[in-house]
This record gives sequence, structure tokens and C-alpha cells, in this order.
Amino acid sequence: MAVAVASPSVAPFREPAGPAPPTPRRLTKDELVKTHSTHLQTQDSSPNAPRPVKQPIVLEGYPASTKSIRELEIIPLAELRPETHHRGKGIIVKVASQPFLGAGAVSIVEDEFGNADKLAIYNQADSSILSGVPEGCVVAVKEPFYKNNGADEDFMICVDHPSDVILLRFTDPIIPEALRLGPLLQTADDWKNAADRAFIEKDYPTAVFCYTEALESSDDSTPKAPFYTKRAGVNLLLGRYDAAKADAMASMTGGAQDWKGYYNAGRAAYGLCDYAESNRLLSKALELNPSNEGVQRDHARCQARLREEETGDYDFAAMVASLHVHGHGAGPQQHSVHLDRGSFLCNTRIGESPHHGRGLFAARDIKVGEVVFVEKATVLPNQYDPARASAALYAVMVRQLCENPSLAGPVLGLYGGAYERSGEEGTFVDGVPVVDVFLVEAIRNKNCFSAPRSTVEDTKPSSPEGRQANGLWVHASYLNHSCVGNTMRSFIGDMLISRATRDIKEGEEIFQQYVPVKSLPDVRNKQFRDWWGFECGCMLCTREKRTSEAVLAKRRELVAAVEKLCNKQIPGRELVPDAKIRQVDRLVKQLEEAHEQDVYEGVPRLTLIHPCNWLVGAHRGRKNHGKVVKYALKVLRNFGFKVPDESEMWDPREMYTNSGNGTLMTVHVVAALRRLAESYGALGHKEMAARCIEAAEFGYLMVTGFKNDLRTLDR
Ligand SMILES: C[S@@+](CC[C@H](N)C(=O)[O-])C[C@H]1O[C@@H](n2cnc3c(N)ncnc32)[C@H](O)[C@@H]1O
Repeated sequence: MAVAVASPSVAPFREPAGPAPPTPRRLTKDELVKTHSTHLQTQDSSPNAPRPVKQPIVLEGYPASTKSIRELEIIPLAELRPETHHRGKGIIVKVASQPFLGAGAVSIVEDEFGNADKLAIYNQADSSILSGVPEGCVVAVKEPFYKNNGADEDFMICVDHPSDVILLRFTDPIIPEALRLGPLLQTADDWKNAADRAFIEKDYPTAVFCYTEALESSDDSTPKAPFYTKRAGVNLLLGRYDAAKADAMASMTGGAQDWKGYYNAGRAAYGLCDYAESNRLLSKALELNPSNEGVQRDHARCQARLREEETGDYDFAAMVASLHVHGHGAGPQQHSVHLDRGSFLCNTRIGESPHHGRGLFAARDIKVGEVVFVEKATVLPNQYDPARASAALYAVMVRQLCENPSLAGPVLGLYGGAYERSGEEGTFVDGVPVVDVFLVEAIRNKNCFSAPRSTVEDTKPSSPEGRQANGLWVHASYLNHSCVGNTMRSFIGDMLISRATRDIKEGEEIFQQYVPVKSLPDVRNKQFRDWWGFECGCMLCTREKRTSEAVLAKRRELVAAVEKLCNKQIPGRELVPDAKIRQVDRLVKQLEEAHEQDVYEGVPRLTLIHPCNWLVGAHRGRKNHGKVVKYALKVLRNFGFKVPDESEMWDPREMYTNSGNGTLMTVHVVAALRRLAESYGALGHKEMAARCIEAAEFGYLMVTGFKNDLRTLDR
């Protein structure tokens, strides 16, 4: 099941008051280089070795610098004080060693006065030269944070925010004379040749760097369009779509050859999922070069995305199938989870919610079972190991914000809890967007969803538990929580499907459950308070507030007794002793009595679900079909559905529309309907069995996102 993960966020780090700590003894450059070299020898040098992620602790947060290096007072390394953020100050240093590549890139650096120190640069995108900053580069660190690295005399300049470090061009006049090398290459042509070589060697960050130098060093008589075209191509390969689009636009000369510029710009807009813009640009490319097959193909692909955005018409089964490719005899292999599909969002709009900040609202009447929206993930790493999932999402969010700054608006606009913002995040300073990693982590924390590779696969009993990735869906992030929400989410790769679990009127707020809710109201509200900072005011929580403390205490006691008697497992085909069934049955009766009629009319009785489900299983094992019917009906009632006594005629297909606004939809509702169908069938009530199956199939559509064979639940 999909679960949103969060934990408290806190205001940023404050500088400790009082005098600065004493200056530590500084190691000499030789001492630093010697130790560094021993570390370098131990490093895994294989080019694809995975690098760990330093996931920030929001408690220790401090803001990213928003000043230009040119506004800061440049200080010598010797003036750095331990455990201090040097606000208003900057350093300019040359990299004097190869980097040690771990969670960050650690290098020895020196300043113009001959001081040396250790510099650790974290959170750089792989496409940036700074992710493995080469020896000889000159970098500026803005408002540096100097800290002790554990051992005595072991200090380092720690750069958490990617925008706090700037790679300086060799010709930048800000570089002090003593560090200046002058240009490494002389002419634009030299740089272009170096760029071409880097490109052939697939060193794309260096290729971008060299094309930039070629552009900067070319005079007015040199045509710049070819450099822009080449750099656009490399940026496309690196997934730096904003830059690729800007380069492609800059490469236009007004002639027929501009088809290439429009084509590259259209592909970049496609990469940004801006399909309307992509269509506009690709249409221009097609006008200029109607017979080009690449342009034709990409134009058609873009039309398909626009259709999906407009109609919400998807072939969900094909989407699930595309998550697997079949190898030769080795069974299905995993394929990319990033599906080439558009987002269908026009049934919903973001607005102010009366109680919960912003929220998502229905833009038209939506019927139960209908698609509310389908959204392609803004960021979803292909990392389904739960131990690594949140760090992977954090790292890719940071990378995307650095590489595609146009994402800053949508992503940084999301709720970030109590983390204080400077307001400058996402703006450009020194040519790069300001990225505050603690804000990114706070946003991840409050807005991410855990998602299985595909929900339908995840409902199979044989599916391995807990294989969930952590992803960000910006539109879905505006959904507020309700324990009895009116939608359910499901996943196919990076596509989130939200379906209505009740009829929703135009203008009504759309809610979902953030996590499968705990059955006792105080327990679940503690979770909401601790993780998201709110107290739930949904219909169920509001009603449950009317329950007296004495009744709640009795219920807690009975829940503990149920838990002791029936372990988490629902009985299968095995025979459960009669005495145990009678005991659980008695507890169910007592629990029912511990729910006031007026409080619980039309809302779930969550603590009763597990024991009733358990009794369904126990009676099924004994082929006691009458009892299975009795307890399966109780399960449905305890999820808040209006179901009559088993002796009355009813139409289970109507339970989704006629039960009011207090229902809670889960896969267990589908399972209960199947058990009902099976037992009605065994009792000879064929018509009721068929109606229950229909209702189960309809429920399974809400659970998995699309129409699926119920037998998946047995595999
Ligand atoms: C993912 S955001 C949802 C969108 C958010 N309301 C906004 O303005 O951006 C999660 C935050 O919304 C608020 N929220 C969500 N559900 C709520 C509820 N039922 N009651 C009060 N606040 C809620 C909480 O502040 C929570 O941390």
C-alpha cells in the first residue's frame, strides 16, 4: 500500500551566541595532502560505484547564501572559525588535490596566502563538474560553514547547499593574482575541439564546460550558432532541459536550418513535460522540415501526451505491461518505471481550503469510481529499496532543482512545515539557482508518497512486502488528509492514479488518506501531529471526539485482548478451534457495545474490522457460509458502508453511492465482498453472489486504478 512518510520539521539552525571558539591549530598543506592521499588510495575507483547520499537533518538547517560572491568580503582560510557560518564572507581557493568521492567530493584547497584546508562539497548533480571537482580548478565558496570533522585538528569547509559553491572561469577577474593560471586554451576553436573530444569520451559535464568557454572566447566574427547547437545536444543528454531549450533558442539564425533549433527546443520542452510548448516548437520544426522522420515521430508523440492531458484516456493495462520486458528464458525483467505519458489534471484545481491551508478541489461533478486525476511524478527515483528510498528522492530533487531551475516554482511552492525560508530560493545568483537543501528535505518530508512499482502487483499476496520508492507528485501534494477520504491513490510506475471512492460534487474538496489510519483515534492523531503537525477534523475524528474517555478505555482494553487472541494473520483454510472462535465472537459483541450508536451512525468502527475479518476467515475455514456472510457484512459496515442485516435484500452495487460521506475504502472491502460472493454462491443465492462480485470488481478498480481480474488477489 502507498504510504506518505514524514517527520517533524524545525526552524533553521541559529548561530550560537557568545564569543567565537578559539582558532584551531591548522594542519599544513603537506600534512593535509599526505592524509588525503592515503584516503584516495582506499577509494573505490570504479566509475559507476554508487555514491552514498548525505541526507540533511532539518534540525541542523541553515539557509543557503543568497548573495553574489562579488558582494561578499573575501577572507583568507586562516580566518575561518570552527562551527561558524561566515555570513557576509566568502573564500576563493584553488583545488590542490584530486577529490575523494564519497557522499561528497572532498579536496585539499589553498588560498592566495598559502593557507590550505579541506573542502567538502555535497549535493552536486552528477552533470556538474563540481560533483568531482578536478585538481587545478578555482572555486568560490559563499558564506562558508567551517566545522570540526570529528577528530582534533580535523576541520573542513562543508558546503551543503549546491549554490554556495561557484566554479570560477579561469579568466574571472575575481581570482587573485597568485591563483590565476590564465586561460588553459587560447582560441574558441581550441575549446570547441576540447569539447568535441570530451563529448566523444562521454564526459558530458566537461563538454558543456568547454563549449561554454568556446562561446565566451569567440569574437564577433565567429558564428556562435554551432556552439549553441552542440551545447544544446549535450544538455539534452544530461537532462538539463532548461539549459538545452535556452541553447536551442539561441542557436536560431532565422534560416531554414532553424528546424534543428526548434526540434531541440521542442525535445527539451518535452523533457520538462511542457507538452503544449513542445507541440508549438515541434510544429515549427515540422513546418521547416516536413519530411524529417525524427521530428515527425516526436511531434506525434507529443500529440499523444496532449490527448492524455485533455481526455484522461489511458491504456492502463499496457502501462503495467510496459513495466516489464521479457528476457530470453530468464522470466520478466524490470523495466524503467518512468512512463512516457501525460498528466490528466483538469478535473481538479488548487484552491484555499477552509481548514488546511491550500487543498485540491473538484472542477466538475465526479462520479464514484471515476478518475479524479492522473499525474506523472515530478520526481521518482527508480529506487525501491525502502532503506534508500528517501535519500534517493532527496538527492534527485536537489539534482533536478539545480539542473532544471524552472522546477523551482512548482516544487519550492509546496508546503515545507516550519522550515523558515529566505524567500530567495530558486532565484538566480552568480548564474545558478539558489537551492536550499534543508528546505528541499523539509518539502520532501511533508509531501512525498511511498509508491510500489505497481499497485495491482502489490495487492498480490505473493508480492514482496515493503518494496516502495519515495516520489514527489506536485499536484497530488495539495491533497489534504481525511481518515474517510473521497479518493484513493494507486500507482503504475511513476504515474499516480486518483479515483473517486464516492460521488464528488463540483467545488467539493478532495481528500485522501495520507497513511492507512490507526484504529484508535488518539493513536492516529498523535501520528498526524508528530508527522504533519495537524489534528484531523474529518467526519470520523470529529464524531469520535464525542466518545467518552471511559468508553475509549474499555475499547483499548478489548483491542488489546483481540490482538492477544488473533495474531495479525487472518485464518486461511485451517481449522480454528471452536472455543477460540467463541472467544473472539464475544469480544466482537463487547466491542460493538463499546461504540455508541449515535456517535458511530454512518462512520467506520475501525477497531472492529480486524476481529470481524478474522472471524470471516475462521468460519470460511469451517465452510460455515452463513457465518461468513454475517461477518463479511459486519466488515463492510465497519468500514462505514450501509449494509442491511443478512436477512434483508440489498444491492451491494449501491453501497458505494448510498452510504454517505463516512466510508473508508480499502482492498479489505474488496476482499470482504469476494468472501460474501463465495458464501452466497455456496448457499445458492446466485444473484446476490453475482452482485457482490460486480461490487468487488468496481472496488478493485478504485484500489488498483483500473479494471483488473479479482483473481490477482489470490496469486
Ligand atoms: C502535503 S501538504 C497538503 C497541502 C497543504 N495544505 C498546503 O497548503 O500546501 C500537508 C500539510 O497540509 C496540512 N493538512 C493536511 N491535511 C490536513 C487536515 N486534515 N487537517 C489540517 N491540516 C491538514 C498539514 O499542515 C500538513 O502538514
